[in-house]
Amino acid sequence: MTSRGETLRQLASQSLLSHFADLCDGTVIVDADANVVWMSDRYLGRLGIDVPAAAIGRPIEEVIPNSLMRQVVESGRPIMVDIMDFGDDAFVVTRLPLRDAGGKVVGAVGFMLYDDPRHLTPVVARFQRLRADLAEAERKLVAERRTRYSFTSFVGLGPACAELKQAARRAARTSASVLILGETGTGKELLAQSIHAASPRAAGAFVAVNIAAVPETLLEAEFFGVAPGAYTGADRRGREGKFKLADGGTLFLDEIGDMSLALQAKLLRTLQEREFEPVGSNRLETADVRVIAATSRDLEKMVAEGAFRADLYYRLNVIRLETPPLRARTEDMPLLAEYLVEQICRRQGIAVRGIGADAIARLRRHGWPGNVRELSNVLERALLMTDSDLLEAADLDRVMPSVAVEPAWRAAAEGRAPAGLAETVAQAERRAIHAAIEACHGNKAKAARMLGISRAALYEKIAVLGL
Ligand SMILES: Nc1ncnc2c1ncn2[C@@H]1O[C@H](COP(=O)(O)OP(=O)(O)OP(=O)(O)O)[C@@H](O)[C@H]1O
Repeated sequence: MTSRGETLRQLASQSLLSHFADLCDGTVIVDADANVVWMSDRYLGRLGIDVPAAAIGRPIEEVIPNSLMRQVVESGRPIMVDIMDFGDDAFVVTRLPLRDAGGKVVGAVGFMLYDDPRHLTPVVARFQRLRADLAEAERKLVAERRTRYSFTSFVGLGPACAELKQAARRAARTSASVLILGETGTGKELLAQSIHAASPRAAGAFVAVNIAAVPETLLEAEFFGVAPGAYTGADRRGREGKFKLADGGTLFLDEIGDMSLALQAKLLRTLQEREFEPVGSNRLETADVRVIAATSRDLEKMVAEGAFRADLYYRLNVIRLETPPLRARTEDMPLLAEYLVEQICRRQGIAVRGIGADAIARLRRHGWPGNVRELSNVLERALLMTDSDLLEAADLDRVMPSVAVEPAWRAAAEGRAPAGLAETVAQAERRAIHAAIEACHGNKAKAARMLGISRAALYEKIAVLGL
């Protein structure tokens, strides 16, 4: 640059501050510690400060609570345009770092461009619309996280259910950890929601994590959240984990038996210390969370085999509840079937039907490996296939899985050879696998467990049987 050019550049930078300060509704300068060193009279007046000395030397946040000047000083990066709330007002501001000749950040200057964001009407309108949308989405999320269930939604009057509900009510009065054991579809999550809804934490969130449904590599982030900048791309801003979301409420850990030993150690530490570290952060965060864990696995056996940490098991097993399988409480069948039929009809928008005595008897005879979920699926399919006012046994027969084998006389009557043993077994396997997958809503890990085979064996059978 020529010497004349350099002179002009210096002149420009010297006069820029005063020009800008004249144009703006206020100017503030802070030092490298984000303490106020100077503030224009207009800014002081806008903030309602009569004595300038009252602001000088104080941390910027004590003078302007929502200021981000400290962030600018610490990061060395400007914030070109921002809307800053101040009481009932909102200011349009810009913040720039100040560097010495060596490029070191020595402070920052902030300009209040306008003391009324109406000057930015088009931008602000859009911003406010987005903010309103966000507030609405957050409100819906909180409403959704509140449970919709109470103990009355857990249907059952027989002794097994009555005892369970009484124990669950007692559990609701405390903040102790609860472990719910029971087969798939027996209402473990429903019970957990009811406990939350009857507990002193009912106003807080009920946050559920299905450990079997989240890939192992993502679980830590799902639990503890991600610090801003830990990842590139969509997650750059960071994300809150379920522990933080459940702060003041209840965290439901479904399928706890599917958690890896490494994550079990982290979970135990969090439960003991009530502190956790988001992924990519070295700052500890706290959350006040009540944990309810559930599993359909034999946790005690897993502890004995070294697949589940004993210390975590004892920590979770403070109050233990067991949801009985449906086949062990057939006395509840009439009440439960009627309740589910009514619920399904309302959801499907069809007139509420009755259920006949022969249909109830048919339901009582079935083994229900998928428990109440399977019962609900069977009733829903039967209801959708009939128009009559009363659900009969024949309506159920049409949709209930049975492992009936084709009688040899039928094949003979049709001039075919009866199916061989291999085909007969394959047919039975096909039906059983189909029923299990359906009862588990397509969750193959769960279906494999219900069938008593490994997940790998289930995939192999699906391929071999052409399902
Ligand atoms: N006692 C009950 N009364 C009314 N509905 C029930 C009852 N038990 C279960 N259900 C219903 O059955 C379905 C499955 O229940 P839920 O998800 O709570 O079972 P779960 O034991 O947590 O299953 P999984 O182990 O597969 O996660 C839900 O629709 C639930 O509302």
